[in-house]
Amino acid sequence: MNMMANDTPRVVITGAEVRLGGADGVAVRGADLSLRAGQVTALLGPSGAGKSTLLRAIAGLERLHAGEIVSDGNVWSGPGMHLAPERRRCGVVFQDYALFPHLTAIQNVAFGLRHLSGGERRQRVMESLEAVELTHRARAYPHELSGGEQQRVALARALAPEPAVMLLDEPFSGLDRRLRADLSAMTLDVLRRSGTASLIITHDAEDALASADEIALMERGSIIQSGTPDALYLAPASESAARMLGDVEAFASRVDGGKASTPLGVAAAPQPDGSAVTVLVRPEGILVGAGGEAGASARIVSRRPAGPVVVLLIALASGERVTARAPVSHPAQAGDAVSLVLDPAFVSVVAR
Ligand SMILES: Nc1ncnc2c1ncn2[C@@H]1O[C@H](COP(=O)(O)OP(=O)(O)OP(=O)(O)O)[C@@H](O)[C@H]1O
Repeated sequence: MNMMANDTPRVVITGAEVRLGGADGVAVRGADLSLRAGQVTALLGPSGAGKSTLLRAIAGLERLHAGEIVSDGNVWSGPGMHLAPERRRCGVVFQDYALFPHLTAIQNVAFGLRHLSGGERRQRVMESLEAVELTHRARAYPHELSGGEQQRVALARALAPEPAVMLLDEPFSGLDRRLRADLSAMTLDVLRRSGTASLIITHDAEDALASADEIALMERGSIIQSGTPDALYLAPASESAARMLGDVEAFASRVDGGKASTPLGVAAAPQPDGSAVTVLVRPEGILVGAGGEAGASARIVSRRPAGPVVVLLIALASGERVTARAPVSHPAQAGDAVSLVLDPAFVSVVAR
């Protein structure tokens, strides 16, 4: 089970299109995505973006109308080609566990291993249950297991056949917050160690930023940006990509002499002069200094502590309001006059 992670994608999705009927009928349109061995990719996007449909297409539960899905050089879906789901090296974990109620944990995990000899099968089952720390509950039936334990059995069952890709559709959303955090950390660890390429649908941007190796952002059927959490947080490709990962201030501007100006100062802009752009600023990129220092004059409206940081609502001279995030030790209080400057590391300029 311990294949090493490497940079060769195990699954490559190119120009995938899925039509389902309904409003305009296209649930996935021209989606491109690569999934790598030993890496967890979080698929994030608003409701109806096409996340579940894309997962179902990779699993072979939906047909592609255009584009292709290739795994380790084998075409799974493509023009005139649709490999049956059971012939894809693809494990799936859904929100509702979908364990067989009349089978024990061992029997559930063994279900997908009927092609192996008895000895090999037993060994693989125990290895899989061990990976999810459930050997002590191996003989229990699903109704005797907690929600979190059932989800771990579902994970072990999906991993046991050593799939090339693991697909997880909001696997933790039915669980309470603390359990979710624990199970999420364990699941990601197990997935990475298994060497499989994993794609996990989540609604939780903070969780994706903290735990995934890559994030893919989906909107209206397309992957609008993918990359490492840092790259996506710091260099979003568009305003909507930026908003999917957290708070951002957006200022409409026009490029002049390689720069775009905002009420908080200017930002370097790679676009040609005259281009209409949006300057995106993360709350950490608004540096709040004492009044009278260099920068844009402003006043603190409110100060709200949030653990290690403090959230400052600030009114600019124009009356516009922005939100800054600073370490909780920051001295600014409501009513203080302050000066604002931009930290370029948290600023990006995108086409409008
Ligand atoms: N069986 C179906 N028939 C027709 N249209 C469908 C069907 N299933 C989904 N759709 C539509 O396809 C689009 C994508 O749906 P999908 O479930 O893939 O989105 P999602 O991003 O997973 O959303 P959510 O986060 O709410 O689960 C939506 O517009 C949805 O209404």
